[in-house]
Amino acid sequence: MLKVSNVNKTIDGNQVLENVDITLQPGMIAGLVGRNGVGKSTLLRIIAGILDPDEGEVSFNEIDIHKEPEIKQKITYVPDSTEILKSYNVKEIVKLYDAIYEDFDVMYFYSLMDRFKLPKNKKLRTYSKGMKALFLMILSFSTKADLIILDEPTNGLDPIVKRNILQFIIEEVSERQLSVLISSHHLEEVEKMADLLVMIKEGRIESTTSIEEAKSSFRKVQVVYTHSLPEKIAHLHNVNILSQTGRVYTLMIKGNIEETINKMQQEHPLLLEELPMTLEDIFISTLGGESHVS
Ligand SMILES: Nc1ncnc2c1ncn2[C@@H]1O[C@H](COP(=O)(O)OP(=O)(O)OP(=O)(O)O)[C@@H](O)[C@H]1O
Repeated sequence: MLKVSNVNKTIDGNQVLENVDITLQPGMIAGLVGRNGVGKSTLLRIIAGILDPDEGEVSFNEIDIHKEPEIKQKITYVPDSTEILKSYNVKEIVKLYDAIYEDFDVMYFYSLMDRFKLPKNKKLRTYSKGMKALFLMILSFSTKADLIILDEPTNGLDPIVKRNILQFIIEEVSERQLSVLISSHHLEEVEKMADLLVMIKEGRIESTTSIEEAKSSFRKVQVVYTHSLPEKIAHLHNVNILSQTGRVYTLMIKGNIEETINKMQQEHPLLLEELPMTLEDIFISTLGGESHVS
């Protein structure tokens, strides 16, 4: 189990992370989402043991990863860039990983290279972006680590490579109860694969819930009134405007859903209907900030 407790980090006088707590059980995939620059990569690097926290602790299977670095054998981190490996060929990289990770499974690695049809006798710099991303994924899962940390694993990939990578991650997690922590701006992917949704806002954890829980605490509705949105509705603190076209408002309601819908009904709308909701709606409503009604 991964446990991040009260982690704080300041970089160049800027507090990047504040009192961060996350718990991730084996067999679970957590999606870490948040706007650009809120501290996701910094947090992942701290969890991977590349950066030290100023305060707080990261433990895996109850071992503090910054005090007992041997536990890092059980953790792999896939950065969002392959820069450092680019002048090596596949064999050299495998040799390096095999030397670092006790449980690195060379046979498994090559079986995955075959499965995903990646050329084995080339330098990484000759790979396309998609091939590099797949390669890193294969490399990290071949370490047989119990915690895999992926920073933007599908950035810039075509939909087929993307689907292959996601399918592969889900298979691995279901086969051997490992934990995966993924940072992603691709919310539809997070929605499809993550058990746990961790939203981060300005360096603080805004919420940690299952996707279902997150969805059940919101309702997306479209309303039309004779004139503009009535003040009584516009001033509700749990209502955000997602969009407005003329008199047609698309709203997100957070909490007190039935009570809020009753209030909307009391203002005699010409139309009030529920709309299907995506994680993107929740993201914009929770982390967007600009369009609060009041
Ligand atoms: N090495 C560094 N030196 C100075 N500032 C840094 C460094 N690393 C991160 N920061 C700052 O910390 C903050 C968080 O950066 P981080 O890369 O963790 O955010 P992020 O959520 O991963 O962003 P994105 O979604 O854009 O990748 C930013 O303000 C960034 O400028």
